[in-house]
This record gives sequence, structure tokens and C-alpha cells, in this order.
Amino acid sequence: MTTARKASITIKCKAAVAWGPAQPLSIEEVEVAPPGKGEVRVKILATGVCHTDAYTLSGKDPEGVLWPIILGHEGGGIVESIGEDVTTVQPGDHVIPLYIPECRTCKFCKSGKTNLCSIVRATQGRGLMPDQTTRFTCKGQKVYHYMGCSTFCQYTVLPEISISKINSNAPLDKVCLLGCGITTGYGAAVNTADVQPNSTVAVFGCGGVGLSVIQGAVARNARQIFAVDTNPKKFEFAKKLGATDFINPTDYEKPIQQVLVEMTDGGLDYTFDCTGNTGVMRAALEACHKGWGQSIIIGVAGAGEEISTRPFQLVTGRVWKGSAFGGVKGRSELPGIVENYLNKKLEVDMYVTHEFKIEEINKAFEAMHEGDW
Ligand SMILES: NC(=O)C1=CN([C@@H]2O[C@H](COP(=O)(O)OP(=O)(O)OC[C@H]3O[C@@H](n4cnc5c(N)ncnc54)[C@H](OP(=O)(O)O)[C@@H]3O)[C@@H](O)[C@H]2O)C=CC1
Ligand SMILES: N[C@@H](CCC(=O)N[C@@H](CSC=O)C(=O)NCC(=O)O)C(=O)O
Ligand SMILES: [Zn+2]
Ligand SMILES: [Zn+2]
Repeated sequence: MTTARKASITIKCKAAVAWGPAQPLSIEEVEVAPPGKGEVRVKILATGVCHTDAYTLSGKDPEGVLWPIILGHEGGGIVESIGEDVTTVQPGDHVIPLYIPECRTCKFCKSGKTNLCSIVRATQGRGLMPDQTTRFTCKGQKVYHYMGCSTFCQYTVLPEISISKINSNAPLDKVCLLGCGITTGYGAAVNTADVQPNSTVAVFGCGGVGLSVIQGAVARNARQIFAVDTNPKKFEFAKKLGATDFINPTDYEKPIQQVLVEMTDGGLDYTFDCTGNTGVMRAALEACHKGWGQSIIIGVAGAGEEISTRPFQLVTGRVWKGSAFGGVKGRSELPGIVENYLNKKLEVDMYVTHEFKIEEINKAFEAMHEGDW
């Protein structure tokens, strides 16, 4: 029998600290305070870098005005210690941090309509733990949390509700990617759009998120899956994952929505924006079939950017929706997605294109921007 260890010591460890917008991350020694009541301290063993980290680092995120901050939200780790009243995890458990928690008590959780648990959203958006303080310091300065996760640190502290306990057989250096990009794309197809068998799908942007939409559409037996990307290097992996048609918008003179509508007898049943480009979001909506086509926005657009289309597009039956973390409830559903990976029903390994030590994290951002697979 094991006894859950309750922590009282502050840990010193390495973190990649963002001191200000558009600056390289700086490797620093930071202090990580013990977990408070209802909190858990996790030793992070692996993390992905996501375009949303880069977006916030660029200074274009309206919420990203907090410096210094420890970014990162796609991690995998092991519980190091737990605070008072924590009951659902214990030291040694393998976990994935959740940027959308699941408290099971708030209005959103109880609605059965959304995964957007909002119980800690306000403090999380201000880089704070629910008690309005931070657990990180560096050089005597308070350091902010990011998306409630801060996985670019060797240890992090999260609310218990922001942790998904997973099968300890799952390699953390792979399943960390289920903490954001893969789950987001896959879930947008199977949950948000609820793609139906024999349907047609177009995925705009075939990076990690778009490729995962393709996996979701394949899982739902879509008949035709268009991979749409301005970077033809992306088509090889899109094909491996099950896309059937490949479109580079720069090969056409007409607007890409017109091209797709002509190729599909009136438009797609489902389209997905996985670029964050508001022009692409419009094209994706307008590529949908009149009367029933659904377009799902997944990409994150910069501060101040807005979407537009003729209202007639909606009057005539197209539906515009958004999706965060693929509509997935992290504590209830993410462990099952990890099992799908272990049972070879979900591809994850292919997404790991590079591996870096924490000291090389700026190279990881460069590799992500290069977009090479
Ligand atoms: N809603 C949510 O919960 C989440 C949202 N996101 C967001 O999803 C988006 C996608 O993430 P990710 O897959 O990692 O991004 P990537 O940059 O890896 O993928 C986007 C792809 O779209 C291509 N592209 C760029 N412009 C166009 C265009 N006009 N038409 C077609 N393709 C284009 C890019 O090409 P190139 O490389 O040449 O630019 C790239 O291949 C980001 O905005 C990210 O912030 C991520 C996770 C969760
Ligand atoms: N802070 C941004 C919004 C960023 C955003 O949309 N985040 C997504 C996840 S993106 C992951 O890589 C999300 O889940 N949003 C839901 C939420 O509650 O934040 C802005 O203010 O524009
Ligand atoms: Zn992300
Ligand atoms: Zn909740």
C-alpha cells in the first residue's frame, strides 16, 4: 500500500521563461512552490510545442499580456505530490495537463452541451492559480502560468480538475501530444461536427491539427476527404492518414471555395479551418453545401481579427461552428483517447518529427515554424 505524499518543499528546476513578447525563451532556474489545497504538482517529462504557444509569444494574443510567463500546454508527466483534499490522483500517477479542466460541478460541465468548463477560466486567463497567486518565481520575480498548464518547466502545479490520469503504459513523449493538437483535430471531427458515414469533408490546413481532423473523418467513414494546403509537403502525411484528394489553392485562379463547390456537386458536407486565417475561415464556410454543410473553426486568429461572409450563406442553411480541444472533456474522455492510441486505433507517433532538450526549446519553435515533416 502506498501513502500519498503531501509536499511541503519548494522545488528548484529548469524552465523556459518568456520574459516578453517576440523574444526567445530563456532557460532559467525557477522555484516551484508546493501544491496548495486542491492542487497537484507534476514532474513534466515531455511537452510538445503548439502554434498557440507561438501565437501568445508573438504578442498577438489579447490575453497574452503577462510577462514573465512559462508557456507550454501540451505535456505529459508524473504526479510528484498532492495538496490537501486531493482525492483523484496520487504521486506516481501518469497524467496529461488540461487547459480546459473538467470540474463536473459548474454550469458548463453540468449542461451536457459543452466541454468548456469555466470554473477556473477567469484566473487561468490572468496567468494565476484559482487562489489568484502563482506557484512560480524566478530571480525573485513572480512568473505567470499559461493556459493553466505551463509545461515548459520541469515541474508545474495545476488544479486537480485540470489533470487527466492516463494509462501508465502510454509513452509520455508521444501521448503528450494528446494534450492539445491531435485531440483537438480528432475531436472536432467526431464530436463537434459529428461527421457521418459516406459524407464529404474538406480540411483547410494540414498541420498537426488538420491531419488529426483527417483521422477523425476516417474514423467516421467519410467517403471523400480533401486536404487543402498551400504547402504541398503536407500532402504526403495527409495521404498516409486517409485523405483522398489534395488541393493547393495557389494552383487555381478562382477562389478555392468555388473550385471545391464545382468539384463536389454543390459543396462539402463538412469543412474545417485549421489555419487561423480569417480569409480561409470564410472560404471554408462558403465551400459547404447549401442546406446542410457545416464549417468548424479550429484555428486561432490574432487579436482584432474578425470573420465575415454574406449572411445569405447562413440563411441558406450552412452552419458555422467553433471547436476548442475538440469538444473533449479531458478527465472523462482523454484516458479513452490514450487507449485508442495504445490499441493502434489512433496514429500519434508520426507527429513526433523532432526531439529537443529543454535547453534547445527555441530550436523547437524554429522547427515548428519551418513546418517540415
Ligand atoms: N481550437 C483549438 O482548441 C485549437 C486551435 N489550435 C490552432 O489551430 C491552428 C492550426 O494549428 P497547427 O495544425 O498546429 O498549425 P500548422 O501551422 O502546423 O498548420 C497550418 C497549415 O495551414 C497551411 N496554410 C497556411 N495558409 C493557408 C491557406 N491560405 N490555405 C490553406 N492552407 C494554409 C500552413 O502552411 P505553411 O506551413 O506553409 O504556413 C500549414 O501547413 C493554429 O491556429 C492553432 O493555434 C491549435 C490547437 C487547439
Ligand atoms: N487567448 C486567445 C484564445 C486562444 C484560444 O482560442 N484557445 C483555445 C485553445 S488553443 C490551443 O492550442 C481554447 O481552447 N479556447 C477556449 C478558451 O476558453 O480559451 C484569445 O483571447 O483570443
Ligand atoms: Zn495547443
Ligand atoms: Zn466545470
